[in-house]
Amino acid sequence: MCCHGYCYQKTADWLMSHTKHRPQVAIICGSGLGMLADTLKCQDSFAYSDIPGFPQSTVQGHAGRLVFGELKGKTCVCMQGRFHMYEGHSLCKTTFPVRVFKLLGVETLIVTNAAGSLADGLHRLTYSLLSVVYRFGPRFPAMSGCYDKGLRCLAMEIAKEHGVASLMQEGVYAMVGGPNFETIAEARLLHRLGVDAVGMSTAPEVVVATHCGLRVFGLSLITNKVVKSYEDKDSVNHEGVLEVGRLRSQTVQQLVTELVSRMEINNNNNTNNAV
Ligand SMILES: O=P(O)(O)O[C@@H]1C[C@H](O)[C@@H](CO)O1
Ligand code: HPA
Repeated sequence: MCCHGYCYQKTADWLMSHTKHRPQVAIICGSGLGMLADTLKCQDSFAYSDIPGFPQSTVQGHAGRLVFGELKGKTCVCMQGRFHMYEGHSLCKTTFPVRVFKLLGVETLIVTNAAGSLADGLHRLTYSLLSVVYRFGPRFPAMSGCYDKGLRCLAMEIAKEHGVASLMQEGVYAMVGGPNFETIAEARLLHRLGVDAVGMSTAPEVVVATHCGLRVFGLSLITNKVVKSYEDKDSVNHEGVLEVGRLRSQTVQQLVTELVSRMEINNNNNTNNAV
């Protein structure tokens, strides 16, 4: 199965011949959250530019490395940098790694992102829990339960234990095309539609992961308030988003590490055996 001439299986085979790790969990690190990957033990890491078929990351704050290693006894693969459609990648390139992960035997995908807050109660520095190919899954996949309930409950439990429950909220994340931040009219529209947090990624990866049967957990770090009033002189920029990512990376790291440590894994190693 291929995407614009790049074959998922070729990339998966290359990776399996360059690392002994067989990951159960994949983690996609959002803007400013790549430090998560640095905590993996016994690392093997590869620049995206060295991996056959892998797209390239062009955004500041996305290092462009795939890191394999152990996290609390579970084998993980971390993307230090993701692909956004606004970088000019097609949908299928944006989500290319997710299908490669499936072929590597991954069962669970954790997606993180930086997002702006539209909900009046969601303040800066809070976290929001988010809630075509036959070989990989059905032609018309259902998305109604795409964020795993068990993992959402576990994450909430962990937040309580760490004393950060008040910072953790469930909400609706919407992806916009970017790379521009929203106009006030757009922000008001999204808010009226019931959106709590807005970003420029994640939705394609989650759709593809759900399509190929991965269990998905999503975490948005709220890095800024989205301006909804013409009187409000605040404005958002990417440097500010990265700065909040750096400030909160420790807490995000702790939450994700604990989640990985406590999640159950089925160990249906389906390496090379996607259905
Ligand atoms: O990769 P994520 O979704 O975390 O990145 C967000 C959206 C834009 O790429 C960027 C804006 O600052 O951060
Ligand atoms: N809008 C869209 N994407 C974002 C934002 C935002 O306010 N903050 C971080 N990524």
